[in-house]
Amino acid sequence: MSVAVLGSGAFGTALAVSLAGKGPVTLWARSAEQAELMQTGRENALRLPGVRLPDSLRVTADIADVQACETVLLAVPMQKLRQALADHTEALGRHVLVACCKGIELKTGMGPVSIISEVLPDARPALLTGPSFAQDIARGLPTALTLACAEADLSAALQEELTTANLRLYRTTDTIGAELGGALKNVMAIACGAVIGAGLGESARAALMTRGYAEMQRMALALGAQAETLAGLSGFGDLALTCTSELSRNYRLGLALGRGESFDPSITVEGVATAHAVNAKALELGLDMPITRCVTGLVDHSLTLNDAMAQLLARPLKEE
Ligand SMILES: NC(=O)C1=CN([C@@H]2O[C@H](COP(=O)(O)OP(=O)(O)OC[C@H]3O[C@@H](n4cnc5c(N)ncnc54)[C@H](O)[C@@H]3O)[C@@H](O)[C@H]2O)C=CC1
Ligand SMILES: O=C(CO)COP(=O)(O)O
Repeated sequence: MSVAVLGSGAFGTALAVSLAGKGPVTLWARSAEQAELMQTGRENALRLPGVRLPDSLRVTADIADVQACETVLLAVPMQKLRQALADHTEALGRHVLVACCKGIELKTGMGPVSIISEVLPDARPALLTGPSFAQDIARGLPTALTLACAEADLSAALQEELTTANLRLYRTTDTIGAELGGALKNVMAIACGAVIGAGLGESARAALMTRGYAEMQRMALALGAQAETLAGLSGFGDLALTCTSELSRNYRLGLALGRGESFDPSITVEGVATAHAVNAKALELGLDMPITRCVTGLVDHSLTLNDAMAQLLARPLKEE
């Protein structure tokens, strides 16, 4: 099968670099100027500087080059996915579409797989998610991810197609669990960054990660996910990575909030919109999601970190 990656940010470029080790890959950029710069300069200087683009990777701004491939990886920010699909209904309408974004759409509460199905009902959706920084994948460091697809045969075929020398994929048919693990861990990473940024200590972070995981499970199970999926790479695995590394933009936003510093609004931080979307969904379903609620208040500056901590510590005592 032939592969294209739509979206030439850090993650799309890294995935394209990794896949180019197996054969020809097309990387599509929105801007013709950017595509030309990358194609001739053999580097994505804007989003992934210092990584040489292999010769088998072709950068283009012509959507016909994407249409010519059978499998398309969608590496755009979550809140931009619907528009990216709507812009290219003709080119993508019957393809195997693998969403690589992590989050929940703010205005609908939907995840990437459901959005693909809604916008392009004849496409075959899948999701690639799990613990991995673009820089690590691009450097060929060992990485393991989850490939989720409701069609079991397609899931197995994609697992073969998208596994590379250093990027090992595990498969599941539980797309809901995989979507929610990847979305919710970003909210918890903001919380963890905030407590570390404010100097509240590693014990506080461990408590937040653990209770945050309980919150992730609560919502995921209520929405029909399988508990094992949350315990896998796309849930626990990505929570562990994102809540502990300054390579994570969500964690870094949290650090800035905890330190009272500003943060560049042009940086993709999926957990902000997702916190609001999840908070709204929790209210709708009557689910107790106290950490998510606090993160929502922190990111829109309606709650201070001191008040958030006071709220969490004053909750009624209960069984674990
Ligand atoms: N950077 C990383 O280490 C990882 C990122 N991800 C996920 O990948 C997704 C993308 O993140 P990054 O690549 O890091 O973000 P980024 O900010 O580096 O790049 C986003 C790219 O999307 C493009 N874009 C935005 N709207 C578009 C549209 N309508 N049509 C086509 N292209 C559009 C932008 O031009 C930009 O090139 C996010 O959901 C993120 O959670 C997942 C794992 C690792
Ligand atoms: O999803 C990621 C790691 O798995 C990347 O995290 P950030 O989006 O927080 O940078």
